[in-house]
Amino acid sequence: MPGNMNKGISARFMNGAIPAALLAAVRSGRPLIHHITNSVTINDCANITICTGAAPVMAEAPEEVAEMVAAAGALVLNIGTLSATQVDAMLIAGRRANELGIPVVLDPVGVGATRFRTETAQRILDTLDVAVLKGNAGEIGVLAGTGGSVRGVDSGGIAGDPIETARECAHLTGTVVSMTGAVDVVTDDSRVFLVRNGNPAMDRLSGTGCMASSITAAFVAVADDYAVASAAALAAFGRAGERAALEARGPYSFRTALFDELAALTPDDLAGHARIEER
Ligand SMILES: Nc1ncnc2c1ncn2[C@@H]1O[C@H](COP(=O)(O)OP(=O)(O)O)[C@@H](O)[C@H]1O
Ligand SMILES: Cc1ncsc1CCOP(=O)(O)O
Ligand SMILES: [Mg+2]
Repeated sequence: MPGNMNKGISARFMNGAIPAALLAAVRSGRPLIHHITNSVTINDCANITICTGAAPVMAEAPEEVAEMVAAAGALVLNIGTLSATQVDAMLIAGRRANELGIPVVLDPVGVGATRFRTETAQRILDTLDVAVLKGNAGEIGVLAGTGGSVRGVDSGGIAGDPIETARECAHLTGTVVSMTGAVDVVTDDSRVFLVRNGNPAMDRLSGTGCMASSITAAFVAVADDYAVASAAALAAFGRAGERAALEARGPYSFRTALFDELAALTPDDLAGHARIEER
């Protein structure tokens, strides 16, 4: 399977061979992933990007982001600890990424919690061509306008059906929506993928959503089909979480094991254990 898959993927139940091929393509291509992100999880995101097989760069000065993103395979915009200057940089980098056909992954951390976050997420979605919108259920529910809440950066849940919420958000925003949770929902409105990999310990650690965005960016950097790549990325991360939970004694040993298990994940293991269902 070439690194850049065509959009012809239509397996009813995506077998593990597709995520495995994408993981191998990340490992061989080592794409540069440019992040403009938050100060809480920035180091986790840099290192989880390396564990995935890609190369991170965190650069947010408005004076340099257009140059930096031009060398990247994907751009991650994460509004976790946003500032007016950072928002300006996001828009400069995003416009340049759009000009160059470089995919943009937006993580609308805490959208709905404050007016600034909500307006910024909406402004980015209105201004840029965002390839993948990756968020927890509450964040996606807020952006879908179908009812969702957040408490700080944590999901407060959604009002309706998860699949319909994610599809409505994809329809409204024109992006692939990757809605994380116990079962992740990835959709481009026409196709729906459910990713059942993962472990509840991933919900008890700050940064796993941000890290999911970094891994998603690494996968979309080597693929044409961003919905398939996003589902594959979450399957890989979830598989690492499953293996980490077997050896961890608590949240911080789980965190260490999560990085180690993602770095050690082989395409063959992912091929045998990815649990992605196309609806
Ligand atoms: N209960 C759970 N069971 C399995 N995996 C989970 C669970 N909760 C979260 N995850 C995984 O943890 C990662 C972060 O998801 P989530 O906690 O929804 O994001 P955030 O940290 O932004 O709120 C995702 O890869 C998701 O699949
Ligand atoms: C706690 C916190 N506050 C601002 S950003 C951040 C980290 C959020 O990480 P995640 O979205 O992965 O839970
Ligand atoms: Mg998050």
